[in-house]
Amino acid sequence: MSKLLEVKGLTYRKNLKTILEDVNLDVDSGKIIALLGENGAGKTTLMRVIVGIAKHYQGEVLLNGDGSEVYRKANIAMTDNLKGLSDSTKVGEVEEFYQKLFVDFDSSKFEQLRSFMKLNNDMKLGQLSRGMREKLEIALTLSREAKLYLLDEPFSGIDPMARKRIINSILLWKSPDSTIVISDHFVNEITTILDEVVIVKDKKIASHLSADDIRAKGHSIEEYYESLYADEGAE
Ligand SMILES: Nc1ncnc2c1ncn2[C@@H]1O[C@H](COP(=O)(O)OP(=O)(O)OP(=O)(O)O)[C@@H](O)[C@H]1O
Repeated sequence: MSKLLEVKGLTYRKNLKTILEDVNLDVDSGKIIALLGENGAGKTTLMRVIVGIAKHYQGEVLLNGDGSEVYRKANIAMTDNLKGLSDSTKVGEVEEFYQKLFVDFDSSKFEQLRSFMKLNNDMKLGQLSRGMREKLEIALTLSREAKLYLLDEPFSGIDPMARKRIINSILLWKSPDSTIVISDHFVNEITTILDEVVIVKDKKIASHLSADDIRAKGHSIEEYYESLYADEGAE
């Protein structure tokens, strides 16, 4: 096990608003980590800074000790909402686009994931339901041979049965030394696969513990997460 990602003293402002303030986070390779926090806590922003899309921050973001955005973009796969692609684009064409864009894109892995997600190549983006679109985003992201995967609320529109199937299969799709960070509001559903839990609150990392340590305190992960926010409600 080795240190994969280091975020040091990260402060990020946008339009005069401080979104993240002095965030420090160390992530090891080979983990599955939940990134939790209420709406607007800054989870998406943190992922965007880590992957190198959100720029002009203070502090350092290092992947394998390398701080360049080019290196991070090449080695981190983040779900994206396929915004730049028109509704008439077919699933097969999106795959070709990803193949050209990312040298680590593995087409045979995508074929397996696409069939697991029950999507076919002729479906057009405009015809996909929200859940089907999310399944495509997950398939595209996990088809890259990345060191770090950032899944930003990947399951919010996916029906509970399919969600369970996908969550239970995630371990099969990741290489043992890659790390997956999942931001989610369905805490209970992902707890079985989690190694660690990171909670974002008040612009900072309020807690970063192993799932086993949380359970050793006699809490479920959901109870622990809710207790961190409940403290504030009691003030
Ligand atoms: N372009 C922007 N300009 C100004 N403020 C922004 C911008 N993007 C995000 N924010 C603000 O940054 C904060 C964090 O947003 P972010 O989307 O990172 O939160 P989140 O934890 O992912 O939330 P959610 O769970 O709702 O997806 C919010 O208060 C949001 O209003």
